[in-house]
Amino acid sequence: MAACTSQQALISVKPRCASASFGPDRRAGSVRFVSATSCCPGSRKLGLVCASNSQSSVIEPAKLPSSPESGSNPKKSSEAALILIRHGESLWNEKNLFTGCVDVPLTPKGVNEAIEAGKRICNIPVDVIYTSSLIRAQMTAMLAMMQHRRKKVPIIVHKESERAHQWSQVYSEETKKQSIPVITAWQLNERMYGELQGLNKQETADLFGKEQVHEWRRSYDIPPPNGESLEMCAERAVSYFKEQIIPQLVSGKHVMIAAHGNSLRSIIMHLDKLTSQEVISLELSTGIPMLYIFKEGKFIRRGSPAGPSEAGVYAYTKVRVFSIF
Ligand SMILES: O=C(O)[C@H](O)COP(=O)(O)O
Repeated sequence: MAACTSQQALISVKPRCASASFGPDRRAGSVRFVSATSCCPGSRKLGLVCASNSQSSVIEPAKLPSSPESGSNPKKSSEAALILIRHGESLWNEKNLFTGCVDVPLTPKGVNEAIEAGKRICNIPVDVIYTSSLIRAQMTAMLAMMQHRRKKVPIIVHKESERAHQWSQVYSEETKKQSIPVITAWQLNERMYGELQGLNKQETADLFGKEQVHEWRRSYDIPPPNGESLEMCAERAVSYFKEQIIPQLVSGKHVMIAAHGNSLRSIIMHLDKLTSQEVISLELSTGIPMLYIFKEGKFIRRGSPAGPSEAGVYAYTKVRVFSIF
């Protein structure tokens, strides 16, 4: 995908399918996100499948600020963008190891996925970024933002101590306007995988059985040995989302969250009102952004900007996947 250069973005949706992916349609200096794939026949080969409760309303365009200055304040718009990105491939994804809260970095492929994710969202405004406390999510957020057309500088907010807070102050309002705060929160960390952390997924399936391992990985309320179930992960991730992130959206700020397969599954479960049965088949690929529009207190799922073109790549699918990968 080409680098981001457009001056304006319009976010639109085709009435037939709110879960479609959107590809940029550049014309006359603007970018319109139009459906590149849909949940209609033919989309399954791309791994995108609509949730039963997907919405299909046409919404008004969300315009980017026309100048850097005007983009520095919270928008008065009645709608705000929410971008969710699972981190790019990590070194332990590559080795097929259970990772959980072990803090491993991205692979070169993961770095590239983060850059590609950034290109997909380069025209969507971002006022504040949330990431987990884990480096793979933080790398993904930073690399993605390097692609953004506004070229603002993402800056990690340090509040772990009074000194850290004080020593990281910025004393120029102009420089602050050209910055995006990056808030790190352990609550957005990957689900703690307990005694599975560091084990090979295939070997664990061979040892305990494929069904058992699938239950540990995808069931809602069954935790892996001494680890967190998705329900336990949701208790902290969704609470944080409600308490810290929704108020930002309500105030008109556009938010990006770079996090993890399971912390994002729990948030998507909340946003899309999935049942504990439905969430079993919810899978997220690494490095594929998902866009929601927050409008009048509701979240409208817009799919993945500039949809994936390779089979087996998905931002969101409800196809049940049994294979260990
Ligand atoms: O923690 C891990 O191992 C992965 O990031 C997510 O693993 P899962 O697909 O087994 O939930």
